[in-house]
Amino acid sequence: MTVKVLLAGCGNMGYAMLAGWLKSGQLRPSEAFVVEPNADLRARAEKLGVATGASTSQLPVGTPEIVVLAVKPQVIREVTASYEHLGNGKTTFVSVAAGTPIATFEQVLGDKTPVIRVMPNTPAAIGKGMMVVCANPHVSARTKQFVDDLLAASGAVATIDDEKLMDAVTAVSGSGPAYIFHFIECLTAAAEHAGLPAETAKLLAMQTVYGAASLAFESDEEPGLLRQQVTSPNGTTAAALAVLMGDDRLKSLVTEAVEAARLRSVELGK
Ligand SMILES: NC(=O)C1=CN([C@@H]2O[C@H](COP(=O)(O)OP(=O)(O)OC[C@H]3O[C@@H](n4cnc5c(N)ncnc54)[C@H](O)[C@@H]3O)[C@@H](O)[C@H]2O)C=CC1
Ligand SMILES: O=C(O)[C@@H]1CCC=N1
Repeated sequence: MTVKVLLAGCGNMGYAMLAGWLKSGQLRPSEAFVVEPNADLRARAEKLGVATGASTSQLPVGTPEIVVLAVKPQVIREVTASYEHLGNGKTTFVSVAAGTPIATFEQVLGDKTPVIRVMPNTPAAIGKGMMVVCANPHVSARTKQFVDDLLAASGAVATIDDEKLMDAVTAVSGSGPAYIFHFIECLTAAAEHAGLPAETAKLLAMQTVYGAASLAFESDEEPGLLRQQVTSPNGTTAAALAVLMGDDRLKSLVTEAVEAARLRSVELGK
């Protein structure tokens, strides 16, 4: 049977998306094929019921509906070239590589090739990802819908028309989970410093981030108002926020971090 989705690269991001698609039932294991040179990672994909191959010399017969490229930006050009035979045809190429512009895929595969650039993030593995999509004009409405539906199984989907903004997207939602994980690490360390046992410290930090993010989503109020609702005049939160918000300290730091990620994304695209 011709596979619908050929996934090239089943590392952190490729596996997170594949796991999300299969878990949701949006894709059946028999409809997917994984190309991954690392034997341990192939075995991990096979545990999901998906057939795998170590290289393009082991591709299944037929033309896949989409090829998802989930390899590092440093090798994406060379990996894409190994799928050149599928360029300028019915296969749509979906790249999740940071920085790499749609024009690179058009250069390597042919300028009539349907290409979709997606910036996902790892919470896709549990259906809570942020998936941002930017397509070239050769993608048919039917395939765009198929890819949007597939991505919706991994989380929220947003479309961006101006491709230049994908570097900013990468810096915010692509890399963003790492910022939040680091915040959890910092809050856990601070809790331990304040005397709490390690396990309790971690639970309090994780549940607080989870609860606050969930409330921000479910409430009609703006995050700024939700913050004010925690902050009693001259109370404990006000004391902490004076440290975080004084001189816009945290805001400046986050802005600087996001800008560093954005510039790195621009650089990776060169
Ligand atoms: N990790 C993340 O949170 C996110 C990653 N991305 C993008 O996803 C892409 C992959 O990143 P990660 O999954 O983190 O890296 P990774 O290193 O975990 O995965 C890349 C995989 O590609 C495989 N590979 C290398 N050559 C190959 C080939 N010729 N054919 C098939 N597979 C091959 C490697 O063995 C590896 O398992 C990158 O371009 C990155 O910019 C995008 C958004 C978030
Ligand atoms: O760190 C990176 O380059 C990739 C892209 C976004 C998240 N991880």
